[in-house]
Amino acid sequence: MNDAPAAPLTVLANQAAYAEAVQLAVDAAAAYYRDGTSGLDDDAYDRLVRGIETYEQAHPEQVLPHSPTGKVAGGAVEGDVPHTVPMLSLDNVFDAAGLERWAAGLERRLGRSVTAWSVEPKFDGLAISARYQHGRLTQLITRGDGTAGEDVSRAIGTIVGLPEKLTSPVTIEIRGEVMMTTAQFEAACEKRTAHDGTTFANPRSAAAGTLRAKDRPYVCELTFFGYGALPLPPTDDSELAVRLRSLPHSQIMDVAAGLGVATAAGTPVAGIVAASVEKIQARVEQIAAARADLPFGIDGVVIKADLADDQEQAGFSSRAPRWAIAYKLPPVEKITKLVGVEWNVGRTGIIAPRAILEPVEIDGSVVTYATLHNAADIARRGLMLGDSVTVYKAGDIIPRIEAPVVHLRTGDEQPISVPQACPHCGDGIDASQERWRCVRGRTCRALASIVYAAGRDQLDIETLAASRIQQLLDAGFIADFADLFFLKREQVLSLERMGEASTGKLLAAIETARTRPLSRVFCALGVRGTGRSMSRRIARHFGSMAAILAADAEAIQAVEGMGTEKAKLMIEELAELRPLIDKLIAAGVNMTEPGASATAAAGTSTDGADDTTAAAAGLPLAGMSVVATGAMSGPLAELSRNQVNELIERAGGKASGSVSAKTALLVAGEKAGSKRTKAEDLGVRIVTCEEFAEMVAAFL
Ligand SMILES: NC(=O)c1ccc[n+]([C@@H]2O[C@H](COP(=O)([O-])OP(=O)(O)OC[C@H]3O[C@@H](n4cnc5c(N)ncnc54)[C@H](O)[C@@H]3O)[C@@H](O)[C@H]2O)c1
Ligand SMILES: [Zn+2]
Repeated sequence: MNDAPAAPLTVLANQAAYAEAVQLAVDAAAAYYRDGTSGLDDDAYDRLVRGIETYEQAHPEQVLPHSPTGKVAGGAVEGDVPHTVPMLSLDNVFDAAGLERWAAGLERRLGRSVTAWSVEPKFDGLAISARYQHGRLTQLITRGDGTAGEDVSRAIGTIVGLPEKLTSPVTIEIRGEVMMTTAQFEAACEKRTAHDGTTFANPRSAAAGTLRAKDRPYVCELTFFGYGALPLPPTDDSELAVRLRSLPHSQIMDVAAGLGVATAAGTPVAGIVAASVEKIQARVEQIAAARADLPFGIDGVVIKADLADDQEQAGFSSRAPRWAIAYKLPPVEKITKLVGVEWNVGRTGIIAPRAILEPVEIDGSVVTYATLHNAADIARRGLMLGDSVTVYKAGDIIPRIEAPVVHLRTGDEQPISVPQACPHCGDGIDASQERWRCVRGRTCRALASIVYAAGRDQLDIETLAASRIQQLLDAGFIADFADLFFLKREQVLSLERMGEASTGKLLAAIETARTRPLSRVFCALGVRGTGRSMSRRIARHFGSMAAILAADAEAIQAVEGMGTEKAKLMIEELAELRPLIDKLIAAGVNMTEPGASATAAAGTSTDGADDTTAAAAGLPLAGMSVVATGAMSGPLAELSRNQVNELIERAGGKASGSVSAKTALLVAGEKAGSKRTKAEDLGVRIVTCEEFAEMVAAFL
């Protein structure tokens, strides 16, 4: 992400196009700061403004006085409460090179090197100034045009993190960002939908609308994070005021936190002080990586010269301080159209809607689908077909629709129809729970689930094609994959196109499947949220099916990568799968994992972190994180990727899909691409398939 250029600008061909662009930007910014109802997403707005800037540089004589460039809030807002000290915006950089140029420019201006940079998240909300008199919160003011803002003191008492009373009776001005957490946003949307059937487009505009709303019959909670504190009035010469003028920024934030104000400290993206541009860059990458999992929005990282002397000497431009910069992260939210909703039946009979979107690029990939959890979710969000919707995607997370952009509706939107019958088999729908299910449950998708269970990475029953499974289902010989183990020779022989030889082959393949390790048997069950690698981890951790079934949620969470939600889901699923599991046990299917630790197998271990490591000691790959990439060749040619990963784990290693500093070994097959390059860059040991096969020969 760091070397990605900023999004292309909007190219303006002539003076008329320029004038039109200025008007569009001014209107968008006015709506954005008024109540968050701009028709442009931030990326589109920023490209427009960059286009305006470029045009103005080439044609300085044509610059319109109301142009948004160089102004706080694009010149779109005004206020009537003067600020003690202007509340400015921030200049931007978009990549490592931009950051380096900016830092070097600042150091040139100061005539010395900057030895302390504070690096903190750029909260994606709106700026506010909070005035405290003798420890009491007395006034809240928006940023406005930077010199004066609007009084929004009516919101006092509704903002988490901005206490009405400080821990000490001081007079001080706190500056920071008001926003909504994901949970607050969901709650706000529900309240608004119940009230007038509409919703907020995203957390930022919900926060803007809420902060400025007058006479709303419902109250929505907000969240505050502070990023500055100053003497009040600025001419104050109390001891605190003197400290606020002379302390480094990072220590001022400690003072604010000590007074009971929320700051980035205590979040996974806490502010740090970095001594060099390389260290800043490293922190930017950490913050970017943490972004998708944060319960609140950030749209960048703010870097500030930490020391008061550096700040004072650098000063301000009309729009922004010269001692700070916003390192923008790629936008993770875009506006696009909801063109359809499809209903899919999962392997377990769950009927889930999925949104079909007009393709849009977000965070480096083209998004065409987004999750919609269930019918209630659609109703709660008030979605309609043809709606413009805000779509959120960051990193690897599945894209989700945040809300329809209600003010962009044209009147042509249509209600979303919900199925009356199971779209897979036509039978009824059990809608008694939020997640709908086909009344036939797992049997609705019997064919699909048996095909999955017999697949190469699960029971690997050779010669059992989907058409054969369908024949067995139609004949009533099987209803689930456990029934395969009870098949009689005569039954198989009675099928069309089934001779002696092929019957013998199929029955032999089923016999072999009876002895597969627990990891594969468990995977074959198709527990929701539990794929191949998680199944391997579970099997290695517990050692036996009995231990898995005896485990409670806490014990299951001891498995690496198993969160609270997943553990809860797994217990529910296992309860539901119990008859199938019992049938497999009765069929004599293997229920243990070779080589798994005995303590965990007995179900007595609560400390899951170490047992696999302990069990692995003495094995050739003990403690090593191993990545296999490219097409496997030589002695490994026959193995699927899953089988290679199983091999790695049998030999004591940890199979991983991506190369990082933690990777100990890369197995490079033919046409190994970017992972190999990355491993080379990181100095990771690289071996060929042949060399690897030799290392783990005893386990092949
Ligand atoms: N969609 C639209 O129509 C539209 C219109 C206008 C503006 N915008 C968006 O608004 C942004 C520009 O607005 P802006 O001028 O408010 O600038 P900005 O949001 O890019 O940066 C300045 C602001 O960052 C905030 N901030 C967050 N964390 C901070 C921290 N740790 N330290 C200091 N400040 C911090 C402060 O409120 C400060 O005022 C752009 O991203 C633009 O896309 C969108
Ligand atoms: Zn069905």
